[in-house]
Amino acid sequence: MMVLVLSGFDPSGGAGMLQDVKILSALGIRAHGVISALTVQNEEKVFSVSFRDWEEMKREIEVLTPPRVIKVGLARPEVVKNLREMFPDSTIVWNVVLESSSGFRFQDLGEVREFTSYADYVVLNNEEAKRVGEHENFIVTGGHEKDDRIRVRYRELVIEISRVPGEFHGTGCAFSSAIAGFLALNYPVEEAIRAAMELLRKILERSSSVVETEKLLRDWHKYDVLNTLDEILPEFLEIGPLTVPEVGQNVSYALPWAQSEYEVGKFPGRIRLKEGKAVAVSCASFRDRSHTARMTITMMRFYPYMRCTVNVRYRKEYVERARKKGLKVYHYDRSKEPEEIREKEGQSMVWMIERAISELKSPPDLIYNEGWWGKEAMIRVFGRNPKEVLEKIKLMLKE
Ligand SMILES: Cc1ncc(COP(=O)(O)OP(=O)(O)O)c(N)n1
Ligand SMILES: Cc1ncsc1CCOP(=O)(O)O
Repeated sequence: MMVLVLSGFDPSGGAGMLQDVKILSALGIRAHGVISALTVQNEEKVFSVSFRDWEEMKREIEVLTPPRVIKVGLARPEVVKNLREMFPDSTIVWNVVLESSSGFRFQDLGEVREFTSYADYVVLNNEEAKRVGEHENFIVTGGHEKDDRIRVRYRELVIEISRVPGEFHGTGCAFSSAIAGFLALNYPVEEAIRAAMELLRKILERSSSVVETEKLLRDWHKYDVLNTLDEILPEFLEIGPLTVPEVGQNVSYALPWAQSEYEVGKFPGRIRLKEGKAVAVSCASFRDRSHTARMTITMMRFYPYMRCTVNVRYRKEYVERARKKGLKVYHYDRSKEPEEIREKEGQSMVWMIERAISELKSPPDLIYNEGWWGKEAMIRVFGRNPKEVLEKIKLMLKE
């Protein structure tokens, strides 16, 4: 699936090509991109624009796969006519940008008016539509400034959704690219508009002053973490009778940017032994506090790629095999723990990991201790991901 994008380059990434590519990527669509203008701008203000010559752009377009759908952003209006002549059967979505949201005049009204009929759909706001003069291929966006509704109309279709409060640089670019994307997914135009509005709402709910589409893509990692945990759980259950300690076991796997235990996937209720079999009380989730999640967060403060921690019951032979097989083992001697650390709930493990790292000068594969008053002896295994940790545990189990 591909959409050819001709749009300006906004170095701030809020509008133009960088935004177009993010939106299409969020729909799993590849963008072929030809820059049609260079701008000097930031999130707040546009300082200058210089449009590229058509002949230069044409040479770049000619060597690309002919597109079914084309999205045009900030470009000389005759570019739309030139594209129509090159690709008479392609669907062209043109996001007219007369002025930037910061008031910079991008395009000449008369020129825009002369070329709107060459596009299948022209996306512009209420104000621009009035100035250019309504046309049946217009998709007109606009809000009821007095209330909290956003209204989009196309011919007889009028769709209203609740407005996400705030002003966001790049909304028009993002919305028109989303329409182009859904058209490329064979949505009829009315459905493409509806779906684009819904997608924009989800993005704006995560955004501050710029359309932060990249935050939407972060959500994929949440799915990936939980899916990875749920998929590998049966392998941990299989070896559970040899590894699950009295207190229960957890497999904690953090999001790449995690700084809180709630950004770490784990099994609330833990993995426990029941009649000799290991069972998980729940499927993976980010909810609940977790010792292993806090250990993971601590480890990531020093080694951000070490995103997984699993606790295993202590057996002397496990530690000996780990050492023999070249794993980096650290012995945590609880008797050396300062009183003030021991008294604070949850601080021991942080202190333990910090000690291990300061002595080993590299990430430990496992840290063990033989137990303390009311504390079960335990092995904690660390790694990049659950698969890697599972392999380290299997090394400890095997003669
Ligand atoms: C390169 C480029 N293209 C388009 C714009 C317009 O962005 P903005 O001013 O935020 O308007 P909407 O995209 O929100 O309609 C730009 N500034 N730069
Ligand atoms: C209690 C405890 N202490 C160190 S690991 C462990 C078991 C797993 O704990 P959690 O489920 O809180 O990560």
